[in-house]
Amino acid sequence: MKRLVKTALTIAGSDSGGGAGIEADLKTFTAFGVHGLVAITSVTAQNTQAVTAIHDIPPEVVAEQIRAVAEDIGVDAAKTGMLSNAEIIKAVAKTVKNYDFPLVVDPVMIAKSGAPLLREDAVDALIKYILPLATLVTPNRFEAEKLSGMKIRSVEDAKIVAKKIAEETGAEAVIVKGGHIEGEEAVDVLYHNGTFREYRAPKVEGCTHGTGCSFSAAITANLAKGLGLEEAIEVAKKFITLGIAMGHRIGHGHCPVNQSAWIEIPAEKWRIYEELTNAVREFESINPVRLIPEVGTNFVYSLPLPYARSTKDVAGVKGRIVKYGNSVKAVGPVEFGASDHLARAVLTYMRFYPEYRSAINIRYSREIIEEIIEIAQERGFKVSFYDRREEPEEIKAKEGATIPWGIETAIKRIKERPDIIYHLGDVGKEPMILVFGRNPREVLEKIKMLI
Ligand SMILES: Nc1ncnc2c1ncn2[C@@H]1O[C@H](COP(=O)(O)OP(=O)(O)OP(=O)(O)O)[C@@H](O)[C@H]1O
Ligand SMILES: Cc1ncc(CO)c(N)n1
Repeated sequence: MKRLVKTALTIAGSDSGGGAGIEADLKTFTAFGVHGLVAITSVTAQNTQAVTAIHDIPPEVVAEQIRAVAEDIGVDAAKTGMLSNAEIIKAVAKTVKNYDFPLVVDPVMIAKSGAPLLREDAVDALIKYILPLATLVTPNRFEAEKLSGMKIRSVEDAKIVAKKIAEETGAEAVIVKGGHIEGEEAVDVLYHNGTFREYRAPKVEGCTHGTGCSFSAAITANLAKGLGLEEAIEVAKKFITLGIAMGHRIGHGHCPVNQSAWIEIPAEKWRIYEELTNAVREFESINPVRLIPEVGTNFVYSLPLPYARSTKDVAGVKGRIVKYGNSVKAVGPVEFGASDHLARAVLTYMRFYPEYRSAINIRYSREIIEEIIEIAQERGFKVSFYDRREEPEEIKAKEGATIPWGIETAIKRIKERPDIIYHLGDVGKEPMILVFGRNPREVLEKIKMLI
């Protein structure tokens, strides 16, 4: 039967910290829906700070891993990472020559922490045996300098070096990565078919352990899926920029790239859209006319952290939910970025209680809040408030600072997690009640108690 899923093979070392090497490659393959295969060259004891032990696998065992998967499963594209020593390099070269899959070579030499991952005497073997087989070589600045014997200080230098490496080694294409080249942007320079192409992205603050591995794995996965080389690099560039920005803050050294952001964000967005859309429909159907304030109600649901960074990451109802005769109607559909005030309230709340990602605002009146306080006492809800008249002048003067200040003030006031926060309004500001929950369903349950 024809295989439906594409496969990608990584020939690389293991990073026990899960940030680079085989582990980064497998996570990247998964992010692109490609089945990952492995040939482990070396086991490293490694974390975000250092490499503390290296145990190389016998070259014949490395070769046999490649053979085993290529013969039975089939390989659509492969990459190499840490090859560690000259014997492994020769065994890998000899074995991959038997197959015709595209080969991406990440000429790994030194870890982010500074530890050597390729013996000094193996650089020549890499140039002699592996680079001629490469569809693409992906050196960073230092690796490119080592492979070419030239210094790189600018994008122009990177071009000269990329061309030189391709011409001297017989590699089909070379991309010199710009992560370590000075500048506002991370510019990677590709030399392919006699021409140059630049791939640019803003340099982002984030996590950079495993960038090279994940980038070359992303190119490999997309080659396996049948994309052309330049297209595959384009996708990989977007993937790595997001992965760095969304990196998981773990360990005490260089934190690792987050490969799952690429699929997790779109998947979560879809779940949020569906759940919130259903909850809004149910809210309309219970027809809580008396709970709709003059300015309308919004109902929001945020992406989880670390992905929730601005109001664009929070879904809400476009145009809000309003009174329409004797019924309650959502004006527009659920959209990300559709709420400003309530979205900022939830983002602030999540700084204290990250799992509480949903909220709704309802009308404030003496009767409603008294009912709420009574129900809260029966059911064990907590209610808190803030008073806009207590807002410090410097907060008032700062655009968009009132809501974060208010939510923080209300949370700190009761020293427990408030399910409900209200404020009494101010000149030109309608008083309001905000109900929070982990998800829209929980928020709705609280609303239903008021009906
Ligand atoms: N701070 C950053 N912001 C955006 N892109 C970056 C940043 N740092 C690196 N990149 C990009 O990440 C990719 C990998 O490049 P980099 O030069 O970091 O590889 P590397 O040094 O081989 O990584 P490592 O050895 O840690 O695995 C390239 O596309 C590069 O432009
Ligand atoms: C195993 C391994 N491969 C590659 C790198 C490159 O960063 C690393 N740190 N560890």
